[in-house]
Amino acid sequence: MTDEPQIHKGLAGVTVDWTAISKVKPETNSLLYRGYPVQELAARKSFEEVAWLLWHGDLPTEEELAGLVARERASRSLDPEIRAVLDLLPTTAHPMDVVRTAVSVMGAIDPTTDDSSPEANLAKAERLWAKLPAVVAWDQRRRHGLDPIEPDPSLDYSANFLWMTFGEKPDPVAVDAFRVSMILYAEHSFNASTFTARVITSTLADLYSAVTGAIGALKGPLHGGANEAVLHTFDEIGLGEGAPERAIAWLDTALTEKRKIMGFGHRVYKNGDSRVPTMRAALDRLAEHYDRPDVVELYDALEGAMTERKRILPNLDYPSGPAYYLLGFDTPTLTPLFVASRVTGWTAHIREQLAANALIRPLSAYNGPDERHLPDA
Ligand SMILES: CC(=O)SCCNC(=O)CCNC(=O)[C@H](O)C(C)(C)COP(=O)(O)OP(=O)(O)OC[C@H]1O[C@@H](n2cnc3c(N)ncnc32)[C@H](O)[C@@H]1OP(=O)(O)O
Ligand SMILES: O=C([O-])CC(=O)C(=O)O
Repeated sequence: MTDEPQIHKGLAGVTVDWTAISKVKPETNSLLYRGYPVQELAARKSFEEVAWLLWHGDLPTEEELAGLVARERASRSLDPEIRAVLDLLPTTAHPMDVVRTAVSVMGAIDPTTDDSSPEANLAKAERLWAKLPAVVAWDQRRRHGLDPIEPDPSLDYSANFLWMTFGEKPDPVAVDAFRVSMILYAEHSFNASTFTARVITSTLADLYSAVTGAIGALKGPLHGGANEAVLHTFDEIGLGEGAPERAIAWLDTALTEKRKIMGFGHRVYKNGDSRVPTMRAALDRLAEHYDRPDVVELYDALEGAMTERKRILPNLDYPSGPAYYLLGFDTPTLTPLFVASRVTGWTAHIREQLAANALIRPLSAYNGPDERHLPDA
């Protein structure tokens, strides 16, 4: 008699390792980055300060922040090699494939790629974080037949991201909502993409390989791809007059067809995602600013019906999707925006994994055919 192995499908409920980077607390619907509630950071800190916090464990001093900001502003432009490779990609390529390719190219051209010392990896993390906005912004522009826009060193990370995408002086309400979204998306313990990055790192592969893999994991609609999918839902329902009624009818059909409703549900939070109220408030500010009450009406109708029918609550992708839509991003750009933020958390985890590494290699239980043999030749 053999012992029946215990299977943990999807690793649900399994604690894999320690982390000091963030704590997800489903019991109180809260989330701490290095001990700080994410809502406090979103209310009072820049994304630059939060990036430093995630990498270093503490908020930067004025001098440290000035150094980071100067390095970020100096590294923003697209390298010619990346530009040349991206020029080869069709404009029909999904932006997540474009961003994944760009990171891969960055790894291929960096002479320090295989230097995984803490200092080299920190420098790579900073550079990747500084360079991704130009890739994401330009990819949206090139899909509309527009030229890239040079970064503006007088603007902070968030304002410059909007500037490089839209080529207009960014509006403070838009910049602030974008900053909030970047902070909320930055880190979330052992989610699928971060875990992917840690698995790759655990083999002692380089940081770019780990981030490239993480981007692949984030693309799926059960993870980061859900913010794009929320906009597809909004498109199917149709914004404008009568949207709330259409949303309820749409949901009933979708549930009858056993479809997953994107932007709802979470592996860890079962009573609501800690980040949703903060992002929802940012969405409200945008809807008011752009005079688009219809967006919030559809949002509320679908959320209300989903809660009533299934008791399944929204996750961060639900408010961030329509917020990005109101900011002017086109739908396929939404998950790359998540990449631009989460690269901070991923790279913090890569450095943490390396500091106390163990190869990640779980066991499997075999349920294939019994041992058998090739017929005699
Ligand atoms: C930033 C982020 O990455 S947050 C996650 C973004 N992803 C999404 O929004 C995709 C939609 N949501 C989902 O698919 C899921 O809720 C997940 C993948 C996020 C979490 O899944 P799990 O923890 O594995 O829960 P699981 O899929 O087992 O769901 C439990 C039950 O709730 C149902 N359920 C969960 N989420 C949803 C949903 N969004 N729509 C419809 N039903 C759902 C499941 O069908 C399942 O029902 P059953 O027990 O009758 O089979
Ligand atoms: O934690 C998760 O499983 C998914 C998530 O919310 C995130 O990565 O932000």
